[in-house]
Amino acid sequence: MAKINFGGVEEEVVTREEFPLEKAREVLKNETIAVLGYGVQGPGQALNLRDNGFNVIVGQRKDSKTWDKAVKDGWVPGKTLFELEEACEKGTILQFLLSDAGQIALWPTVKKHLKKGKTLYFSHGFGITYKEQTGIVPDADIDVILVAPKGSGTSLRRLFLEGKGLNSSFAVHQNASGKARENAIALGIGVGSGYLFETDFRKEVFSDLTGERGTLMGALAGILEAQYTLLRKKGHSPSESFNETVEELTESLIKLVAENGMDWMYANCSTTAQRGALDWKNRFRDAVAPVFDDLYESVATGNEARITIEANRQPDYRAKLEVELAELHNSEMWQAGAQVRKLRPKQ
Ligand SMILES: NC(=O)C1=CN([C@@H]2O[C@H](COP(=O)(O)OP(=O)(O)OC[C@H]3O[C@@H](n4cnc5c(N)ncnc54)[C@H](O)[C@@H]3O)[C@@H](O)[C@H]2O)C=CC1
Ligand SMILES: CC(=O)[C@](C)(O)C(=O)O
Ligand SMILES: [Mg+2]
Ligand SMILES: [Mg+2]
Repeated sequence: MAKINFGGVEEEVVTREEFPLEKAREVLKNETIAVLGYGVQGPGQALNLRDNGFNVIVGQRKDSKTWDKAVKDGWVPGKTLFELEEACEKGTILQFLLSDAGQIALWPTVKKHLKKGKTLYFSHGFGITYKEQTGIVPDADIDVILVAPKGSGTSLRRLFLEGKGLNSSFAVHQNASGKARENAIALGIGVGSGYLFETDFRKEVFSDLTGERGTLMGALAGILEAQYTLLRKKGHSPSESFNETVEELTESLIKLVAENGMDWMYANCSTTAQRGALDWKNRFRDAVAPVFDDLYESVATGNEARITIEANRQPDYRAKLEVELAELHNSEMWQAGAQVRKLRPKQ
């Protein structure tokens, strides 16, 4: 662990320096890691683990698109790719990477194969924290750990291939073997994390659900939509409205934030922009603060979990989701975006 000062607050975190890949491989050398589910996190984590030299198998429903995707990615049926139950039986560490709702359905099968000494691994605190709703309660004689990459499995894989990594949190819920913490860190390094910070299952899911419903996805889409709609209403063209709302953000300004922080992005904009942004920032912050309060409350009471589980239970859930996503896709704003992207200069 390295003690690092984060803006005046000291935290113990794990970096690849004090926990190198060779050490992670040594810690897990006798384990068979079974990645259950091949949606978004499944491929990212399974492929990174495999390329990092761990003993990995994948469990997935046969006759599904994702089974075919796994075969395309080089997993061999009967050797490294199995039906879910067979993978549960063969694995010593079961990485539960089905959708959170899917985990509820598969839990009885997973539980049956979680014999003493095995490890149950999550990338989300959902199943354990909302156990009244999910029914996921592991026996006391197994280890229960978590590694949650802070980003999409797609990015986890892409960054790995570029030699970079996404940061992840890790947590231990049950430590029957006495090795749970070391195993969690080793798996965190193995899946290609940047640095690892410690949390618990409850904090992980509360922050994750807040983040994705808030700034990362929900609030982001909402604020962009509000500005685009306003500009259009005031007579600005789609090109002007989209460039001033999204394209400038994603192609220019947010990259400067990622590189060196908000003040650096501000410093690279005009003094006119800086003056106005500094004044308006606080108004926006104060306007949305009550919405964030509601959001956190809805997460903490389990209301968000209930909504998600109920929605996912509907037989036509996928189809309905696709209709909603298509609505977004086909809206003037995102159609304008598709055109703008096409017009980006190519090398
Ligand atoms: N999407 C992401 O990049 C991230 C996801 N997570 C967490 O990782 C876990 C996995 O999430 P995703 O990869 O997004 O999942 P996903 O929604 O892509 O689903 C993963 C797999 O679950 C399978 N599945 C769903 N219901 C099933 C059922 N009833 N029986 C059998 N298989 C079923 C699907 O076929 C798919 O292969 C979740 O706990 C999620 O919260 C954490 C960080 C980021
Ligand atoms: C990518 C991620 O970490 C999210 C947004 O929390 C999720 O996909 O659940
Ligand atoms: Mg997340
Ligand atoms: Mg999430």
